Amino acid sequence: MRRYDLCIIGSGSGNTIVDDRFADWDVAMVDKGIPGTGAFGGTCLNVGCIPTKMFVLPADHARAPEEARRLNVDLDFRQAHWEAMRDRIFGRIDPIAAGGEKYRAEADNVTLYRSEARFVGEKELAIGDEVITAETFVLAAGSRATIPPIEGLDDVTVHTSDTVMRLDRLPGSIVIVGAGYIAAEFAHIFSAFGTRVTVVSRGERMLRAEDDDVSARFTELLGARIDLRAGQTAKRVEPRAAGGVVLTTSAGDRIEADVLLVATGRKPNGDLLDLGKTGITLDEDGRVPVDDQQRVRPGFYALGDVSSPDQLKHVANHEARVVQHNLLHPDAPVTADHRYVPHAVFSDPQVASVGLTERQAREQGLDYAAVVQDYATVAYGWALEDEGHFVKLLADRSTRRLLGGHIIGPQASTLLQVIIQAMSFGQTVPELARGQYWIHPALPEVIENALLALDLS
Ligand SMILES: Cc1cc2nc3c(=O)[nH]c(=O)nc-3n(C[C@H](O)[C@H](O)[C@H](O)COP(=O)(O)OP(=O)(O)OC[C@H]3O[C@@H](n4cnc5c(N)ncnc54)[C@H](O)[C@@H]3O)c2cc1C
Ligand SMILES: NC(=O)c1ccc[n+]([C@@H]2O[C@H](COP(=O)([O-])OP(=O)(O)OC[C@H]3O[C@@H](n4cnc5c(N)ncnc54)[C@H](O)[C@@H]3O)[C@@H](O)[C@H]2O)c1
Repeated sequence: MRRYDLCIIGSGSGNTIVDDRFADWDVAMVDKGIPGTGAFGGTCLNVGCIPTKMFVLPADHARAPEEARRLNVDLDFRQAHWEAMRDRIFGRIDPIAAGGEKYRAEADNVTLYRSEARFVGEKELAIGDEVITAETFVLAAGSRATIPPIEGLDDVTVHTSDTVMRLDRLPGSIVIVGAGYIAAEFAHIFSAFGTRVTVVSRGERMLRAEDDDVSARFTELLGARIDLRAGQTAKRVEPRAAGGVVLTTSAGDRIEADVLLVATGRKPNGDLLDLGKTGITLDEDGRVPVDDQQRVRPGFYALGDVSSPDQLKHVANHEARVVQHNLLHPDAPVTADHRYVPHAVFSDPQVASVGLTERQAREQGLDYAAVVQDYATVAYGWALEDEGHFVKLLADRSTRRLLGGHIIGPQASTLLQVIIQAMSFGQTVPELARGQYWIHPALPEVIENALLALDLS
């Protein structure tokens, strides 16, 4: 049995660990590839963050005429050239994935395995016909799209985010099941390009995990551009005679569409690794449990979607850096910092958030101040002729520090960084508001005004 110093399962964030400092480590890297394409490099690069945002940007442009009209400029949206866009995006991404694979395959100290792996003993990993062992394993096996048991699914073509970006042509209509991140982003992309979009949301609001004010406003604004069937679930699907699907909801609505996209969450892949053989038990949510140093048990680390409640690339990257350090410096380990994990939803409107929602602050019994500051109250908001977008801040009255920040509107993901930074470095609200200049008349003034409006007395 071949013995390695280190075996990494998963070439997404796991692939960032091995650098020059591991030159004298004998490393096995295992990745079965992305479903469908077999691509190397994990979710974010191939079917996640990166291609989705490369579709979101042209979708934002496609909506420009609507924005410009309010500013007395006439623009026309003529067409989104889907095939050209798709080929441009994957024409850029696919070679990066292939290049990453070649780099690893050619490295002297790395052996690359391109099949599914599962444990057959405490430190024995079966990869195809071979069984290997390693001093240390890093579990970075990510997550996969879940598909709920909807009647008739076997009779129709079901797309997930893994496949929908490679459609042959822009569909005339799409029905999306789910109302979270992926539904929000693809509803924007397809509706901006002219596809008729129906979203079937089991809750009354989309993005229900957001602060209630944000989720309500998001539902109102995106809901005006799409056909939102709220408070319903997908009950049955059947093939439509002309191609595509007919979806029947729990309320009895029949929705016809060319394409069915299921976006109902992602499940960590730990259950496919036979971890019981290693003595590791998954937690009740199916995640590999880790301590604050990303250790699972002696000889095992885990990172990213396979173990983290936050299925986000910046979290997986951070955890990979922690694992990398702790592999190299076992006598001086560092811990992961999960205090203020931000996220953004790249839809239209864009949403970005960090820290507690107001509901969480209330439930925790905190003495907090909250403020909602409209973009329309600052000069840049006037230039935008903005309606409906806002910054919401929550601060603790006793510490005078921010508890949470929630932004819905243009540049939300960029604006939020000021809040993330203040929370991470423990700045108080007065320090953040008056300890620096705010460029006039730029959009961050909406954050400055929100900070000044917080009643901390
Ligand atoms: C559509 C979409 C959009 C997203 N957009 C964003 C975004 O904008 N911002 C953001 O922060 N996050 C985003 N995410 C989430 C982000 O992509 C993930 O959190 C991140 O990629 C997880 O990285 P990872 O290294 O944990 O897993 P992955 O990158 O998924 O890597 C895991 C790898 O392990 C391999 N593997 C799994 N099991 C086995 C096995 N048994 N044997 C061999 N190989 C195996 C898989 O093939 C895969 O390549 C998005 C996700 C999706 C689906
Ligand atoms: N911008 C980003 O950072 C970004 C973008 C896309 C995806 N992601 C990551 O990928 C993960 C998966 O995205 P997602 O949108 O699939 O998940 P999600 O958890 O954001 O949303 C899932 C949606 O499906 C619904 N749902 C779940 N089970 C259902 C069922 N049985 N029937 C009907 N509806 C059901 C939920 O109510 C929710 O609306 C996200 O949680 C996120 O971590 C991140």
